[in-house]
Amino acid sequence: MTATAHMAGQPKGISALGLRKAYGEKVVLDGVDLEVPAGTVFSLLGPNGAGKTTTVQILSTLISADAGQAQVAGHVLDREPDAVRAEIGVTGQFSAVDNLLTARENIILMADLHHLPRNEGKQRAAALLERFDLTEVADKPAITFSGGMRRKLDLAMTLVGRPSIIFLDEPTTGLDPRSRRNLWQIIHDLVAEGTTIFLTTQYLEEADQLADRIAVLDGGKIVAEGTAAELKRRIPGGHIRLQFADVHRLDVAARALGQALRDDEALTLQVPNDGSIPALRTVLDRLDAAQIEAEALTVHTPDLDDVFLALTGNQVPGQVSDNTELAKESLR
Ligand SMILES: Nc1ncnc2c1ncn2[C@@H]1O[C@H](COP(=O)(O)OP(=O)(O)OP(=O)(O)O)[C@@H](O)[C@H]1O
Repeated sequence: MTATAHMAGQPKGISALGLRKAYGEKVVLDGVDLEVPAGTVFSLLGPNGAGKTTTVQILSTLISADAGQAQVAGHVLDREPDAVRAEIGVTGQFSAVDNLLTARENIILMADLHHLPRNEGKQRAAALLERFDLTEVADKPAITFSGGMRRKLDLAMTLVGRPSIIFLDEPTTGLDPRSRRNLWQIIHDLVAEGTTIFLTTQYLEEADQLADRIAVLDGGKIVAEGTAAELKRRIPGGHIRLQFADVHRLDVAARALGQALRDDEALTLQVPNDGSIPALRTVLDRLDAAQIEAEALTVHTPDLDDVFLALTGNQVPGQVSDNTELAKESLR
């Protein structure tokens, strides 16, 4: 089936079939299929170098694919690139903000690039500055802005052309938690207005919070796709972690509990467990029968970090996880 046929009768989302891209010998995308219904948030996850930015660059017409087809906003990508460009906005890892211009001037410059009449450009700039809480600093040069303010300005500039589809390539990388949550709220608001969002992120919590559907890219292919809940269900990585006072107690508990991942230094056992009350009771009953008490007990239910680890074999970006072995074991 072609991307065109696949999209027949559907409004303006994103659809791609068999996208391939290589740089010399290096195959970056090896047949990527994507389907993003209009008005939804789609998140592309993958380890560093997986090809997320390359995918965004192809779908936003910045580079062309070696093979495959795609439709963006109802237009065939390689036949109508100008029509695609008129419908989309892109904010990348490298901001389009001109440091020497003020926030207002940056937005008005964008309005000029969209050929908006001067007055309309000014009005739209004022409205966007207000919306992004930048009115107070509107006439200060962007060089004086924090990372969070710069991201907001970048997104405001993207919105000048009223795009129906926005590509956000790692929009919150490097932002503090408060600025990140502010941007999440802005993204929620955009989706509520009907905008389609294609998001790449290193933060799995971000995908969990924002995305209707998530795809995991690894080795040039989509290795899993679904809602956050569907992906989590694929990974039975739940466990409880028990800590003991000394090695003797750890020994006895390990014998009593059978299948467990043991850490002699931390004096802990990780026992596969779905976190339900009957399952917890079974573990505690076994410890009681062995007359051993745990010092501490924590329950861990699978999250997107586990999914990422298990599917890509890569460490979760920016985080050290102790679940690698269990997550991998649970997939075997
Ligand atoms: N212009 C180019 N020439 C040669 N190789 C390239 C070029 N652009 C990207 N690559 C390679 O393609 C691969 C995918 O890069 P890409 O930037 O798409 O990954 P990514 O998933 O966005 O990574 P990150 O999370 O680190 O941003 C990398 O190995 C990169 O080195």
